[in-house]
Amino acid sequence: MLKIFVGTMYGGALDVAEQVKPLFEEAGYEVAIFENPSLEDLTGSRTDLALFCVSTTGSGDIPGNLLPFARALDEQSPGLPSLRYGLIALGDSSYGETFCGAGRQLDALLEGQGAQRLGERLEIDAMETFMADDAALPWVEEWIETQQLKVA
Ligand SMILES: Cc1cc2nc3c(=O)[nH]c(=O)nc-3n(C[C@H](O)[C@H](O)[C@H](O)COP(=O)(O)O)c2cc1C
Repeated sequence: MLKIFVGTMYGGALDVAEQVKPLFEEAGYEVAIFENPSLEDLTGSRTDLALFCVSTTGSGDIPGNLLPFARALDEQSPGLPSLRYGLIALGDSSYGETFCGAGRQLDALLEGQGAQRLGERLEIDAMETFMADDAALPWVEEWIETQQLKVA
C-alpha cells in the first residue's frame, strides 16, 4: 500500500496528491490518500511507501489538517525505521525564510523517527510554478524511475 498524506489549506496539495495517484497505480501500488491523517493511518496498517504532499501556512507552519499527525509524531515518538517516504512541499518564496517551512519541519520529524527519505525533497515555489501539478507530475515519474519503486 502506498499512502499519500496531505497537508493543505486551500486544496493545492490535495490536488497534487490526486494527480500523482494514477502514476503510482500504474507502478503497481494500491494507493490511499489521507486528507485528515492520523498517526494511526501510517502505523496501523502496512505501509510499503509514503508520500507527503504538504503546503505551508502562517509563518512556516503546518496546515491544520496535518497538525494532529505532526503532533502525534512528535509526542508519541513511535520510531519509524522501516518507513521509506518522499516529500513534496508547496510554498511561496516571497515568504522568505519560512519558504516551505511545513515541509521542512515534517521532514525533520520523520528523520528524527528514523524514517528514510528516498531522494531529495521537492519544493514547489508558487512564485515560479502556477500549477503545482506541472512540477509534481514529472518529479514523481522520475522519482519512481530513479528510486526503482515499480512493483511487479
Ligand atoms: C496565510 C498564508 C501564509 C503562508 N505562509 C507561507 C510560508 O510561511 N511559507 C511558504 O513557503 N508559503 C507560505 N504560503 C504559501 C502557500 O504555502 C502556497 O500558496 C501553497 O501553494 C498553498 O497550498 P495549498 O493550496 O495546499 O494550501 C502561505 C499562504 C498563505 C495564504
